[in-house]
Amino acid sequence: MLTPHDTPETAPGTPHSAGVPSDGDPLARERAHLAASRASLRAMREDVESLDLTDVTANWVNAAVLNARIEERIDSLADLAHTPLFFGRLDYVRQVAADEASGTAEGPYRAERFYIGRRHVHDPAGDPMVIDWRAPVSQPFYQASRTNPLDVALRRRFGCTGGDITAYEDEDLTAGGDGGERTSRLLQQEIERPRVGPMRDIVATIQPEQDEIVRAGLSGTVCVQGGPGTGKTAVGLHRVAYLLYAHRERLARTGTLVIGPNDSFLRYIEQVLPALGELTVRQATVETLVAHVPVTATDPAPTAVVKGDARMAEVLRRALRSHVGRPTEPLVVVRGSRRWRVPADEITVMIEELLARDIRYGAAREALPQRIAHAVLLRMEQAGEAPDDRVQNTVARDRAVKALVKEVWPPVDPAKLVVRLLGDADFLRAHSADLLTEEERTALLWPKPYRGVKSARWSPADAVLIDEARDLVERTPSLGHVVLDEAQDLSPMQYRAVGRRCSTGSATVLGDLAQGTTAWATPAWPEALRHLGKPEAHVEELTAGFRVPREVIAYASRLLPAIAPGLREVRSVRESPGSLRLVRTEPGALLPGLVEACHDALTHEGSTGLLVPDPLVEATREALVGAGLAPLAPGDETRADARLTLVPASLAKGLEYDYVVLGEPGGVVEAEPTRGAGLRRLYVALTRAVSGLTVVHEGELPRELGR
Ligand SMILES: Nc1ncnc2c1ncn2[C@@H]1O[C@H](COP(=O)(O)OP(=O)(O)OP(=O)(O)O)[C@@H](O)[C@H]1O
Repeated sequence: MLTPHDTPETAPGTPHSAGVPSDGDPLARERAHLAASRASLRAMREDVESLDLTDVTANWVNAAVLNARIEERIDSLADLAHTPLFFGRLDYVRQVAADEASGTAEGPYRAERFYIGRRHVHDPAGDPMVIDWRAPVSQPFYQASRTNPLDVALRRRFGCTGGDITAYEDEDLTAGGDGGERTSRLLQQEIERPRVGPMRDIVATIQPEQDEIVRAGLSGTVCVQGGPGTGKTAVGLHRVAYLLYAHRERLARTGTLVIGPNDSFLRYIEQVLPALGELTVRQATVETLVAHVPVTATDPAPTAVVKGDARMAEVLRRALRSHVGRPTEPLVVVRGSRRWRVPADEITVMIEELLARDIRYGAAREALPQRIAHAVLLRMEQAGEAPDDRVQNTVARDRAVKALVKEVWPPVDPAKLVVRLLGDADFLRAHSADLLTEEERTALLWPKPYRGVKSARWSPADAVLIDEARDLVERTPSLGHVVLDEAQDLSPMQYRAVGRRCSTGSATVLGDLAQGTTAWATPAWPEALRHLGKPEAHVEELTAGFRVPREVIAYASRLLPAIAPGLREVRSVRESPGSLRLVRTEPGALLPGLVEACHDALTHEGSTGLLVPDPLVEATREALVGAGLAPLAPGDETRADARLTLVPASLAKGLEYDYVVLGEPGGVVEAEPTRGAGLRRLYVALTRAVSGLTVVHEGELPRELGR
């Protein structure tokens, strides 16, 4: 029951132009509300700007803090010229007085009405003119349907051009019925708009199944399995914005973090949260989180698999605890003319107790001197002295006590521990005898041991081992909420590294098992969630695809039986017939074929991505430059005059382009160490296109794609 209305007249000066309400023209009334809302927002901003703090702050520190808050508030009240302040309206079934004057028992009434937008705006009297999309009152905008109208009589969606409202579309939810819901035309337009520039927010068109994930409570961890283009990244980012709204104070204290697969991806998504008014969310890759040493080496896949295996956590734990010794001599503490003895056995019991409590190595190391001092204190009391707490602290700092603790519970440098494990075969075997096979140990050991932390050539997986060792020594601080995107590519040890950064908070885990391209990719979500330390998390599935046209997703899905037999094909919401083209070139003519396909793609509006196997990137770049088509690099912002990006297949994950030219699919598969990983990489590459995909190949297509 959608009733679209385009702008009847938009020329300035006509009876229906913005700001000139006319009773018969609902669009003009909506524009008038927009103009009034803008004026109110300006007034809200001016109110804050005119605050005079001279009398209220006692000192300059307070004044500086308050001023910073005020600046923040002023920024958050900025009006964005290119987006209207609201994108939707809800008319509830319940009635309210039409206006103050006539709001008598008999007076005219109208449906209670809310405008939904990116931020809250109120009029000078404090009455809401626009409600934040995250407020509970806004939720029916995303959830109400004809089968379950949630007291909503009418849902209106606005179309806009620049900062102006140019169309609206109504849904009468009182009509009842058994569904029959159709995709909104404004949603279709939003999905089909050309993708120039970085990723944009989707607040105006969040779908019900997405909304449920966005608004899930802060206390639980949610895991979202969804095929390409189902909106996982979008949902994850909107969820952070929602959580910051609903739990601002708590999250401001504890912090939030979005983790993505690489820097180009982070650059692609970095503007979504600021556009939603959220400027404080940190973004990082797992590599930057664990960057305790410079990474200059790469491991062969079998080695990286063992280093990323969760058993390594136990190997590290044992190796660390092996540093704890037992005293062989009694401890003697001299105070004044008296000597106090604590027998070795008694100290051994204290050490065993601390080990059994399983507290951090560093914390236990700090607790031991206090325990020893307590034992000395007891002896003093038995001898008739009356020592107080200060005496206990002094004894704990006594030279003899310190020396003993250093010997039996020595400080351990986490990176040195890893140097020893990877360089000393006997040490490694001693702590992994029943955990790893001989073959796995051989894979772990450096061919030639390094002498120290500085001289070692560290790999990404080594940095994760060091991170684990650091956490065994000292607890890693936890954030309030972490969003983990493209999670399927993480090793168990990487999940643990992320998990300790949200150990007392929660996480949103986003991924697609069919897009796992690492040799250690996640086989199943429950296992991954266990490594993350959140075994109780719910796994939700997103099935509607908003990016890839039907024909293209059907072609890519031919790979599913080989790469993820349990997963369903994405249900594309977009028809776009004629969106897939396969072109086989003459032998030796791949590069000219790619250039020609790019020229074709660029005749369309929007961005073009040329995806090629990594080994072909340089030759392809030369061919493009030679043809006058100098390309951008992945993550660079596309502009109207630079719309072609050359993307190595290994960096395509998470990105999208209006038109994609994919070169040599067989080469994409072969560039990976295993066929499984290669086919999944190809699946990623085949699912980046919004409007059209041209596959150009010189060699055979992988047999899994069929004929
Ligand atoms: N409800 C929606 N309304 C409009 N556009 C949407 C909606 N949901 C997703 N999209 C758009 O669909 C595209 C794909 O979304 P997104 O990148 O979040 O998908 P994804 O599941 O993370 O994909 P991938 O698995 O390939 O990384 C984006 O352009 C996004 O803005």
